[in-house]
Amino acid sequence: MGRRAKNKQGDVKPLPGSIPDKSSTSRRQQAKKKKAPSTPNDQKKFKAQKGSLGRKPLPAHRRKKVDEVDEDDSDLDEALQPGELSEDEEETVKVKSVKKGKKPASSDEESEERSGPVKQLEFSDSEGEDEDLNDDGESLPLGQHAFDLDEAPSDEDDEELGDEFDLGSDEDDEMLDNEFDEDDEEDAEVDSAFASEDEDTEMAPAAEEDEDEDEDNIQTNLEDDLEETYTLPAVDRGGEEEEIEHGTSLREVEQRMRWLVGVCLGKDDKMSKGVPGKSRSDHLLQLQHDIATYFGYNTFLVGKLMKLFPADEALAFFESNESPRPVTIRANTLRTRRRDLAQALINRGVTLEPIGKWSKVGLQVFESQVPIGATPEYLAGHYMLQAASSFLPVIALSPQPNERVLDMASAPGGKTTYISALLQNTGIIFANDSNKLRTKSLTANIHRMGCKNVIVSNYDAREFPKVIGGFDRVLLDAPCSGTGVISKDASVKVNKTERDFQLLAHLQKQLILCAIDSVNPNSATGGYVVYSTCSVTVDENESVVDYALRKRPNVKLVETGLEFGVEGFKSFEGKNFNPSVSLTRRFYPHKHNMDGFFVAKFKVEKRKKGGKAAAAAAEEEEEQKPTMKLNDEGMVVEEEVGDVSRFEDEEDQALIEESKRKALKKKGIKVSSKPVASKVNTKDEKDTSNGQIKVPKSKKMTEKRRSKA
Ligand SMILES: C[S@@+](CC[C@H](N)C(=O)[O-])C[C@H]1O[C@@H](n2cnc3c(N)ncnc32)[C@H](O)[C@@H]1O
Repeated sequence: MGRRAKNKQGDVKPLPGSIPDKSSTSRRQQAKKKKAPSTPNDQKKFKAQKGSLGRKPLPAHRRKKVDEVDEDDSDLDEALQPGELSEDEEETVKVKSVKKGKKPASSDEESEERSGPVKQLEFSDSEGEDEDLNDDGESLPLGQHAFDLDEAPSDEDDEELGDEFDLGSDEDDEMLDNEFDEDDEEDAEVDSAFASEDEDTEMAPAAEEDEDEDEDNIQTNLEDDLEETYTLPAVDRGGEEEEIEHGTSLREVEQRMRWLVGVCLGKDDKMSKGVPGKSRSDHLLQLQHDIATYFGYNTFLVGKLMKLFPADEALAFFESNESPRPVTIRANTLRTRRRDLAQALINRGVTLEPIGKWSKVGLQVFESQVPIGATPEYLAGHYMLQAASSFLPVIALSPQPNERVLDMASAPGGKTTYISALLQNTGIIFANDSNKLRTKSLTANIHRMGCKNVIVSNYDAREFPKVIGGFDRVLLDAPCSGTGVISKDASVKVNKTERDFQLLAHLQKQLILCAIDSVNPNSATGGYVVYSTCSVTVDENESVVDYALRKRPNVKLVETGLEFGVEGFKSFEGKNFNPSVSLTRRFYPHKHNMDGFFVAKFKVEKRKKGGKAAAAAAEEEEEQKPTMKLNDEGMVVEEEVGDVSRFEDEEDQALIEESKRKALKKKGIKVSSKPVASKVNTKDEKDTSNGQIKVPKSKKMTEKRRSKA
């Protein structure tokens, strides 16, 4: 039953465009009723949830620390999820509210009114287990269930499944009876929720963005802190990093952080002007340090991300990274219809509803009494566990039946299998990934989902179109820093340096040119490239797109067809991009309740004569920069300047020797001579399960490019 253990979801807000209809609300209410706490432990958790008073939770990594200060470090605190407060914290909040003259919450109803409905999901009984991955190969945050089984279930899994789906026991029969009694009612609900299923278009009208609402959601607590007097210790230290100033509690850092947001915005006359004699940039520097301290980032990354937003929105972005995004699945139209899938899962005790008008195949899972990654429907390939944001590049790509499509970096296949479904198993997809290990889960997913039009390959995508070209459409879902998915992989908070961003951007620029060159500009139906990342940095997005436009005069940006998301930056830090970059789309966790994502769509036209000179000039600048690649083991390898398409026999030989030596050592055979290459692969050098690249600070190596063989 281990798979059920972590089935817990924090922030279950609706996704953009989802219109809560009566039926879905009633399903959620039913689920809530069903989940009334029964065991003492459940009751404790339930109480903790109800105690959430709308105050922002401590970041996950800090909660324990503060609990220590609060003395009572109980089991309950360990069980807390983002958004919950421990009983101690609950008490503290109440006391503080009274002190500030606010009316304390006198009943559960009042608490709920202030915090919004409690939508915390508890998927079942707990047990520790290894890190889990979803269908995107992304690691799920601690405490969140791994729904995905990339590979066929092991014997152990079978046993587990046997347990879970053994309907022979009285208890199970009773449960089934109850559920089937409700079938008619649920059918009616499904019918209404899925009424629009048979519409022709993939995209329904735009998901409406309520900007005002977004602004309301940004909590700053500014007025509360007007009278407080603050100092700017980071400025006094000359901007040098320090864990946390001596004698300062995390609560104080939090309060100052919110006060600084007000000072930095400087919109409101009533707002404090800040510390006398200190500039706005001093206050921004302190804010950067406080955000880093409070949420556990390195200050470099906070500084980089802060530049994307006004201060209040920046804080909302960092806060949103502390809770998981909604669990979503994609119905596989090669095997089923969404309404049939929904009905089947509802019958198993899953609470779900359509993801939003913008997708006809997505379902948001609110609660489940069975492990979503191991239902018979899952194993039969009726759905993919897939983040909502991961639908977007495929919707933008909009592949048409019978086309030839290249998915350049495709493992573990969330997008490939979606493309295959949109092609209705016609045409052909070349699903490539440079990481051999990851192509295994890609292949497993392709088989599970019944995709018969896919060929898997294992090249460095920079070798396209030499490997094969002439595609109608190309998807480049590029390897990236993962700054959009920090809620899934918190290691990004501390393991990225400026150098990593430079190397990644360079790799992305190389890849995007290969993507463009792999397209057939004469394609009768297509001629498109979609570029996407799960990163929010401009270096990896608009800069890459702008470079491609400069480098390939035969391409232009076109509408993505995604009617929500915010426009890409037309300029950033004094650098102006091609104005058409506004056609690209950005997605943010705090705005869209999705992973941070970027999508751009290009139309590739025939090359004009004379275009080559401009292209060469733009390329020259880029070619002088060092490059990186991932080797077969997912290890980041920095290449030397000018070394991209050259290899030297002598050095290559040394590397071959080195690898032979390692292989012998693994077998326990002693090897005496020193390795030529300076590094061996270690755990933290592997790329993360979601394809983001971890570049360990001190462990980068320079290695000459290996033989293609
Ligand atoms: C964001 S993930 C792709 C996720 C995938 N598109 C999906 O939807 O399941 C990026 C992928 O790029 C791969 N990759 C990294 N460098 C590459 C390269 N030079 N050529 C091809 N693939 C590469 C990684 O192995 C990783 O699987």
